[in-house]
Amino acid sequence: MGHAAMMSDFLRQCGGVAVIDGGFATELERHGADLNDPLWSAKCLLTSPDLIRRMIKSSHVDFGFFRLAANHKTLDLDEGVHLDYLEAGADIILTASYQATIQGFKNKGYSVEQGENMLRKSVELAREARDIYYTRCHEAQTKDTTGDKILKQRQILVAASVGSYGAYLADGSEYSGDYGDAMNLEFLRDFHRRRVKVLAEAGPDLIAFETVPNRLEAQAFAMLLEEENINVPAWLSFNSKDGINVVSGDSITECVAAAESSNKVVAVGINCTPPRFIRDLVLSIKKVTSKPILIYPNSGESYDADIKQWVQHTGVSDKDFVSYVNKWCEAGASLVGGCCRTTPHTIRSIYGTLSCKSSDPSLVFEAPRPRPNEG
Ligand code: MET
Ligand SMILES: [Zn+2]
Repeated sequence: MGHAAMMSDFLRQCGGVAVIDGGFATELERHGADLNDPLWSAKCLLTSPDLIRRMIKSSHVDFGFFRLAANHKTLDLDEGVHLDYLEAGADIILTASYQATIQGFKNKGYSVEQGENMLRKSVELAREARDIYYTRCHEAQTKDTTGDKILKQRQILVAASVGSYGAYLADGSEYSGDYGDAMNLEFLRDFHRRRVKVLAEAGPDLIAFETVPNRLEAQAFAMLLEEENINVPAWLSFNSKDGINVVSGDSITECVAAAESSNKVVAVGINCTPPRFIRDLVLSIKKVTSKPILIYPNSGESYDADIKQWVQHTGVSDKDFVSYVNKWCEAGASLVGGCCRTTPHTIRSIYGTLSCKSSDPSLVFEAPRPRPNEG
């Protein structure tokens, strides 16, 4: 089956609209992780993989090299962020690799091999969370009640997150898209090349190029997919701070054109952008693409780049966020979730709003059987 057909089948099985997970790094922080580091969420690949996937209760689990790197105190949790999102109804979970780059790990003293292992680990953790989730769905069939958790057998996609060059720089340029006049396509392709290849080979269902701040980087990603013969479908997602252009000032139409140039790009859209801007952006994108449109806005809170913190109570409540969801779908969105500062509660609310959507009864999903020694 071709990439585009895979995506439309998946969306049909989801009842027309798929639920993407919510803020990942900010959710790790909400659980006590200190991410004040150039690696941001990727720091947890080193220090707390259990927080990403789930709490490890048995003491004989071996993290190999990661055990050496683990220096955190055990967090008081019985779940991890991926599982929390799956149980909130997410159909797609994004890996912890947003700010994970071989260059970034190298700056921290790790070898290229260790950096590559960390990238692979991000995909493994999400896949393991999915396996655990499928086991729980299986077990839930024999129970009368599952509480508030969504434990429904369905196809879940693991999307390998790839943040921008600006995210690696950690200097605010992922929200300005300003890489200086000397920046060029070749540099950006070379920067991302090995990382994208390693992630693709680690077995995700999708690659999520996210928070892409300008057209040049979108073109670089589209070219890389071809040049490296990447056999995993991808999405391209931009951020905006005015509802008209992407953050660099490049027009959203031109940015979407970069996505249009590749058959491997199966969806295009917007993330980490305040909810109030989304509807107009979806309408603009719709005019220039026939690919499915994805959106996962942030909470609308403002970010203080000087103190590197989100300013609390400047955004919208989950109730208000969710009141937009149907409008976004009417405008043309078919994958909806949340970005920074949204939580499993936000995703649970999105799921609730969309759950009246009908799913196609002819598409019954058989989850893979849990592997021996698991669950
Ligand atoms: C700055 S946008 C961050 C996107 C990433 N998937 C996360 O939620 O952490
Ligand atoms: Zn975000």
